[in-house]
Amino acid sequence: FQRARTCNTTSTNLTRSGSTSAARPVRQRRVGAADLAKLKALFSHALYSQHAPSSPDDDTLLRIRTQGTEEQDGQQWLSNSQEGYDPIQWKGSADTHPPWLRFHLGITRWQLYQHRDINLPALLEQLSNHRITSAVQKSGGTQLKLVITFSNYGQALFKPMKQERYDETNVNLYYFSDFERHNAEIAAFHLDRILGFRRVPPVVGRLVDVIKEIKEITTDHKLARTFFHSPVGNTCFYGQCSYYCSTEHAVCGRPRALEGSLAAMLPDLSLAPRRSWRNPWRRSYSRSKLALWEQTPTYCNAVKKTPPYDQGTRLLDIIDMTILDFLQNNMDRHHYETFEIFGNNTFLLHLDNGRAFGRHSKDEPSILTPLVQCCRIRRSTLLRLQLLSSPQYRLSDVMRASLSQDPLDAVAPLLTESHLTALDRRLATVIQTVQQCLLRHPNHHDVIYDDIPDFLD
Ligand SMILES: Nc1ncnc2c1ncn2[C@@H]1O[C@H](COP(=O)(O)OP(=O)(O)OP(=O)(O)O)[C@@H](O)[C@H]1O
Ligand SMILES: [Mn+2]
Repeated sequence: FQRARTCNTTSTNLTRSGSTSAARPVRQRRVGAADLAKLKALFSHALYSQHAPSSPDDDTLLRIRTQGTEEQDGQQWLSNSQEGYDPIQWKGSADTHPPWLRFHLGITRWQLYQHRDINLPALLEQLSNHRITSAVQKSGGTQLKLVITFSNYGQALFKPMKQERYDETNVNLYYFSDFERHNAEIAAFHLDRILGFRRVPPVVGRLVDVIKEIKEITTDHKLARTFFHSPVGNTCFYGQCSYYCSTEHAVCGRPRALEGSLAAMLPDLSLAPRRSWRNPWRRSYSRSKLALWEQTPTYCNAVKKTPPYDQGTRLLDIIDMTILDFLQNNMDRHHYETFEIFGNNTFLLHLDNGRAFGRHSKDEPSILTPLVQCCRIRRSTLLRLQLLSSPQYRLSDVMRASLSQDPLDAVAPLLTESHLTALDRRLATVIQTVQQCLLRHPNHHDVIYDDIPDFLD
């Protein structure tokens, strides 16, 4: 254990913001070669390359139109160089495409990106370093966030840092009043990938220059009007939104460098419409009311009879999402989204993880309710959880290793050791819950859905 954390090797040109000088209440362990080796071994495990039979064409979200001549094809992707944007010359072949476009074209019925996707490092690199040409507020939603556009026409959803990494959510605050955390968005992407889901859009942390990369280039006048200098000379802004958009809740650079998360933008809704679904285990979002599921132990029986949960793998996907949320202590999963084109047989997007990782000292058993009530889980998920609970691949160690690859982790660890320890503790609870299910159900097939019958453990 070591008090001061040395910089990891990252390819980014970060300037230190000074935000690290705040006292750290917990000792941080530096990522070691052993952790990185564990992560490498984990991703080499056969359980990560088990996938559905190779995707036929109708299983990709988007396709480049192939009718027309080669020439027309090329013209489709040409643009006159607009101010601030790179001139483009994209053709049908993928190697002429920027990383964000390859990401969009790679989305399939069951996942956002492939295991060992060769485009992923390039996409993350773009999000961390590419020149920003525009930043405007994202309308809708409750808290301040920006849509950032890069000079190659890629886009990202930016969530600014609102509180120190080491702050725990105030115990008197309801989950629906909690601030969103940029580091939670980043950690959720890593956790989701480590769990083998690949349903969180890729996210990186980045230090954004609030003057050069937001104020001076924004075309959003409402946003621009909210910039001001704080008493100590930091540049701050608060934007317009339904909560926390006021001088008291401004986000501030130090003096102009602001930490935030950048999530790769999904394809535009006009190309790939999405459907939003109400989570059957949604909380009441009221201080006094309990939801029906909290008072009805047999609630899952009713859900199982209700479309779309009565068919296919939708319920199993809810359970996967439940496990992700219990591990990261996210109580704010009121809705989830799917891509409309895939109908009911498709994965659930794990968007909006900003209220995860608010507390490390406490677990929230009610988040696991769908698993407890339904006693159902994919075999591939369970086997990966068991893998992650063994010392050889310990979840906290592989998370530490994975997070160390993010540029912001060099500024300060994205998750504290307490949060990493909480992950191991919660993982043990998930596995115990499944074991209790198995005790209650003499036929294991009632609990474990074998999605990988050819895999022998
Ligand atoms: N990576 C993404 N690409 C495109 N759209 C996204 C992405 N992430 C989130 N969104 C969309 O933006 C909307 C708002 O995002 P998010 O839920 O993270 O913010 P929020 O302020 O917490 O919103 P709410 O208060 O409604 O939960 C989401 O409903 C989702 O449809
Ligand atoms: Mn939200």
